[in-house]
Amino acid sequence: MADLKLRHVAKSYGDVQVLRDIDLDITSGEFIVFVGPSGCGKSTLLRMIAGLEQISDGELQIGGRVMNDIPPSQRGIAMVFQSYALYPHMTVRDNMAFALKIAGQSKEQITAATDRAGKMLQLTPYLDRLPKALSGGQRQRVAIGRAIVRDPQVYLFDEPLSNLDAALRVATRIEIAQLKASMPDRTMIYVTHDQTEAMTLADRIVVLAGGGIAQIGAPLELYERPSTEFVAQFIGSPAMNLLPGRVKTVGATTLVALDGGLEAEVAIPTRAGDQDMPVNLGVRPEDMRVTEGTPVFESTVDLTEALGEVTLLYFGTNADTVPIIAKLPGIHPDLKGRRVRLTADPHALHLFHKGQSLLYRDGPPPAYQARTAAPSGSMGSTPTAPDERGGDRIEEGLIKPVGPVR
Ligand SMILES: Nc1ncnc2c1ncn2[C@@H]1O[C@H](COP(=O)(O)OP(=O)(O)OP(=O)(O)O)[C@@H](O)[C@H]1O
Repeated sequence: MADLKLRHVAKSYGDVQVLRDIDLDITSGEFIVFVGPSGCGKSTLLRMIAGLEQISDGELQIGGRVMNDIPPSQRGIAMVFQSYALYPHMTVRDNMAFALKIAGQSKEQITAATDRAGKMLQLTPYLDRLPKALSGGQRQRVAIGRAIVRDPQVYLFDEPLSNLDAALRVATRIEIAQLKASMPDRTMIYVTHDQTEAMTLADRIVVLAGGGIAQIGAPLELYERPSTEFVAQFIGSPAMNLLPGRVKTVGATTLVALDGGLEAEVAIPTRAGDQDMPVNLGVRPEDMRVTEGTPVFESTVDLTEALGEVTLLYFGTNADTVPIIAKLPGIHPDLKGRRVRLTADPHALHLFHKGQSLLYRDGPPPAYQARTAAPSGSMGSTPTAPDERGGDRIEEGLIKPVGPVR
């Protein structure tokens, strides 16, 4: 079994606390991705799981066994680093075989294991080559092969693709996904800065920030139901726009009076006590569309960026505040300098207690479900499904921050 439990895990370097109170349950066979801003402790957490860093406080269990003081070699894990760290004077096969030789395995066992790994990673034609005669992507595959030959229960990846160019990154990412599919009972934990890797590889993403876990969830759950403004702006690119305003009308849907005079109808229920509450309306650039009707945002386009399939429109680039960005399908260079009116489906809008947390009320289902169920522009029926994961965050009748990002 390769399930992991982290209980109140903390890490300090001297007086500096890098991670605190990390509680995390990882099920056997899960693909977990750690993301978060630079320096938030992603690699440190991974290295503590690997046994390369001492755990300052709390407990780590792997397969039901406390691992805090167990050396890395006895944890049933293998780690793949950003730098492939291959031995330059050894062939691909010898690089992969090295740990098995040290472990005293027989020649037959080693040949079988390296043949198998070579086949899984399409390295068979290169087994007798030296690393210098391989591409970056092939070298990283050898590094992964070195992990595979040991047949660990848990694979740890620390930004394995960040040294590769864009095309190789995509190809190797797909190989890692296929590798995982071929080993459904093996657990993988993966650190990355790359949103696409996180969104496509993960069963669940763990967002780390400020020394703790900001949110854990399936990729689309984080995208559709971020629990704080931080997560809302961290997941998704370009980041979610936040438009300040106040709750104007409460009810099954909420009317928000935005600063500057516009209004937005949001498919999130509010109660009498929420009246006049300061809020931020969250709207993703890709959810905005040009309208002739009532806009939630209206301004002059400062800049356009045509990316081929989409055009990014920038507003307020000269202001002190963060620019507002809209992402429209197609090519629209003609919009530069024009005043445009933008709206968004009420089900696609997010509402945050100003500063931090999402206003969930009676636990609307993920917005993507509501959006696919409701015709565009229609408010549909008010969703009432219970929120399984964030249930403890729902405060009946009150708009309450869920607390600071831990
Ligand atoms: N050996 C060390 N001594 C002191 N501080 C350290 C040590 N190793 C890491 N840190 C600090 O711990 C914090 C977390 O580092 P870590 O490398 O885990 O972050 P990260 O999220 O992986 O960052 P990045 O995304 O930039 O790789 C950083 O502030 C770093 O400076």
